[in-house]
Amino acid sequence: MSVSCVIAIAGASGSGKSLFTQTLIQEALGDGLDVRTLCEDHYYRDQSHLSMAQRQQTNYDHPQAFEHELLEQHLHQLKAGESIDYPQYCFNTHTRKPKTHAVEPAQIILVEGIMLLASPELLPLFDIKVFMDTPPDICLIRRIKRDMQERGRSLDSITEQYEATVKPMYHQFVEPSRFKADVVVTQGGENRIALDILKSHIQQLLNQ
Ligand SMILES: Nc1ncnc2c1ncn2[C@@H]1O[C@H](COP(=O)(O)OP(=O)(O)O)[C@@H](O)[C@H]1O
Ligand SMILES: Nc1ccn([C@@H]2O[C@H](COP(=O)(O)O)[C@@H](O)[C@H]2O)c(=O)n1
Repeated sequence: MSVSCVIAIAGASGSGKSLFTQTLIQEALGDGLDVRTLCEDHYYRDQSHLSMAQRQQTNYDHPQAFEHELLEQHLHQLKAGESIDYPQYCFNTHTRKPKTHAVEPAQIILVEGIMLLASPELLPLFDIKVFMDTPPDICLIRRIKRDMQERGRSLDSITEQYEATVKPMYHQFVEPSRFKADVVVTQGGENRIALDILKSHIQQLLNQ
């Protein structure tokens, strides 16, 4: 099956991209649609050649931290009806895992990530561009909880990284990219009206 619709869900770390994407997937699957998801995080460049101290000093909030050329190639492949070898990333070690996952083409591909709309080479590949507009203090609170529970981080390391890179890069790259979006979603991952508007537009694109 060839892809008919590629949707980008962008926004700050902790803005609710993953929750919004998961909700959209569940509802699209419930409607009988064929959906796959890609996470930009899995395209972080491998850091296995660096020491752990160097990995911890890396700026992960700059577009160059991602192998966007591989994501671009994968989106072209999926659009052409070819399957891809989807990389897998480990936040605890800051490295790519040795194994990839096969991802088959589908009617709908949802891609979520912080820099998707800040990367001009990716923009033409998206049929719908969404930006999650969540206040920075809420994003930070969510990130602290998630990074301590799921990404093996200490409170000190989270706050240091936030001051050093996450906050300045958000203002330099992420926040200005909201103006590239077709749809700006406030109130986070559970915005019912935004979900319904997107589902309706996806149906229109698939029926064209
Ligand atoms: N509307 C919400 N209300 C409460 N918690 C939320 C909401 N949206 C997301 N979260 C939680 O905040 C954390 C970060 O959300 P997530 O969707 O992973 O953000 P992102 O993918 O943008 O980094 C997760 O633990 C998630 O469950
Ligand atoms: N090794 C890494 C790689 C990335 N990060 C942080 O992840 C954030 C993006 O992921 P979200 O799921 O939160 O959107 C980004 O802000 C990076 O700072 C990291 O801490 N370590």
